[in-house]
Amino acid sequence: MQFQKTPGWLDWYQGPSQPKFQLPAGAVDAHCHVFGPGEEFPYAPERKYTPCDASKQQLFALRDQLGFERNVIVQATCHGADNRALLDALLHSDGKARGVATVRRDISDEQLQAMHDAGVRGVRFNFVKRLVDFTPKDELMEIAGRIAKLGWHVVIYFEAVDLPELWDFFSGLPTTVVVDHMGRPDVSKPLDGPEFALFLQFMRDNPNVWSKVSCPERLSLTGPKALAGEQAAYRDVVPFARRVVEEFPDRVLWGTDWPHPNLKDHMPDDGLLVDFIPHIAPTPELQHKLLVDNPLRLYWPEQVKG
Ligand SMILES: O=C(O)c1cc(C(=O)O)oc(=O)c1
Repeated sequence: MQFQKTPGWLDWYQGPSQPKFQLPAGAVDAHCHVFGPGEEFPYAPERKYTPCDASKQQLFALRDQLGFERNVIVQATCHGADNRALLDALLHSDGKARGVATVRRDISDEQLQAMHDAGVRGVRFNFVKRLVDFTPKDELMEIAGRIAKLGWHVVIYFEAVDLPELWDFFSGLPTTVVVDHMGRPDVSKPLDGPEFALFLQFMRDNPNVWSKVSCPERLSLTGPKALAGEQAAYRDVVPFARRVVEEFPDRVLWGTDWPHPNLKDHMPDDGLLVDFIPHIAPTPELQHKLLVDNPLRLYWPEQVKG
């Protein structure tokens, strides 16, 4: 099937630079996607955008170039609850990728088990209005109860202003809960203001909640952009991400977010995004937890000793 990209769509950056920051051995890119290719894995009829293709081979090439050892591939909303592209990527990764799927309540136990065997370890619940029509909370809670039995976790994507309304639902989830992109703080607001304080409180009150400290390129309002060798990109996001890493060093994950769906302003050089990491995780110990220990504990627990 031929797909027409959403007008204004920015394609992922070709030929990223070699990062100056040397990733620790075993580093995991814990948030990235595959898109199609549409001819093989058609985009879902209910999607809110049509992306460029971004194949598993292209993702694995990026992984190798940047110096990551593994990926966690997250089902992108343009594929709805059709997880074929994700499962295909996992099955062709030589065990170097695990996944987060999107499922509906009609999924069978056999299908869940087949996903588990392919490497799925979580489901994603999305509350961002421009990306999905919401699934009712009772359906999500039912799914959470079922996947908890497989030892999976729930990944949630929402915007900071919606946290108060979603707080009780999130707190009632029976699994580990991973927040995408720090719950999308408005970084023009003060670091110590009520909105971000609420997010930190949410993590303090719920020790099962983790956060991805990813997507500075989405959150930044001032830049500078991760392009043209910039070594101090997205400075306005740094204090927010660093605060989360320093307060919750054992509950943070990092990912490129390649191929960066829906960016409107610019497409970052992924090599320079890697160079952003030491600004938010300033010590080798914090870097090792963020990039190796934490993602292994969540996605490859059978390989963690002790
Ligand atoms: O902010 C976004 O547009 C976005 C979209 C998706 C998706 O469509 O799955 O995933 C992300 O992590 C971020």
